[in-house]
Amino acid sequence: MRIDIENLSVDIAGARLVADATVRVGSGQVVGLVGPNGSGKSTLLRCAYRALRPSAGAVLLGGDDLHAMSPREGARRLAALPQESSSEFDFTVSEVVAMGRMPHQSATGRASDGDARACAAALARVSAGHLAGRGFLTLSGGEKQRVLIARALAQQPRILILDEPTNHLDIAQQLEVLALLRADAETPHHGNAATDAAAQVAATGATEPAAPGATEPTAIGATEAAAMGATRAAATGATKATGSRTTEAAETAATEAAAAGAPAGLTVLTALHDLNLAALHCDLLYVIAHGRIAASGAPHDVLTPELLADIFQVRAHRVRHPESGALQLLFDRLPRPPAPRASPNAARLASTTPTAPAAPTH
Ligand SMILES: Nc1ncnc2c1ncn2[C@@H]1O[C@H](COP(=O)(O)OP(=O)(O)OP(=O)(O)O)[C@@H](O)[C@H]1O
Repeated sequence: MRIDIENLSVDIAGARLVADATVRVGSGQVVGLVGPNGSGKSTLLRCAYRALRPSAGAVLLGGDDLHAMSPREGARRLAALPQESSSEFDFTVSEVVAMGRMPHQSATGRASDGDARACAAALARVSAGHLAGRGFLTLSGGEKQRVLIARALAQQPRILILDEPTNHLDIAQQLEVLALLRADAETPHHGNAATDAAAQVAATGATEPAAPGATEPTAIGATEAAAMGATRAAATGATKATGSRTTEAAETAATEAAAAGAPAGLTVLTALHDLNLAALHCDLLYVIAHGRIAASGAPHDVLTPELLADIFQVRAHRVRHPESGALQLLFDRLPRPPAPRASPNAARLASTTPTAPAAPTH
């Protein structure tokens, strides 16, 4: 199922944090959102998983407006891993992962054997099965992150949005998690019994109250959206250029699979700080700077030395991985431009400007 973020703007406290951003992710694509600190990645993603209502624009899941559909319906299609999780409750790991099944359960919230199997499988996929009985609060940062990824996987979403999924993970775990997302994107979705049963459950609309301000109700029993959809998608995966640096060369295998009638896999939109991981694992990248999409396209086309100097203020060298040939980047600090020299007038003024009297010393 594709997700289209169309002309999205976010205004908070009189400041425009995201401006007219369009991000399109085709079914079964892995798309990265990259940008400097404070550029608007999390704000954009929070709108995409319904933690924040945009000031303008729309988020479409399979063509349907996320912010117009019931929270339960949205939660069946899309799951999210926020950057900061509010799941700091004193639950066991099993209970945290089981929260991911809530959108598929009846109003009584009774877990089925299928739910238990989905949770166990999700924990196993992030190598965290041994943590099942542990208290969530006793885990290390990396262990918590893996458990929260397991919770998102247990939801068996069609679309997964992740805000810095590699936070706290060591390099091996980072590679594991991104490979896992890639594998799910390439695995056709066929639904399952739990999904089909859940689709029969009447939408009870059990939501959390919206926080004052911009926050909307998200999913059932958790502040982050949990999601699932039951329909197969066959989408175009089209991604439009947004500037001179952009390309449409990355109309990917998902497009061909869709055209061939094959059901697409998981659709992934993820913020990533590590540009090498982004280059290795993403079909497409969107670059955001000052709340605006500055470039988009295939990693090789987007991650140019010029863009990296302009947007990230680093000097980048592009090299090839000696075995795989994949694009990798080596970085140096870009020398800061010299501070502007004070004019002679300013110096003269400074020398004649009376200074404050010195504080008395005792
Ligand atoms: N609720 C808010 N009120 C005021 N300013 C906000 C709010 N939320 C975010 N901002 C500001 O909006 C800008 C974008 O924040 P955002 O968290 O989206 O950036 P980011 O690209 O995810 O950054 P990072 O890479 O550091 O996580 C920042 O300057 C941030 O301080």
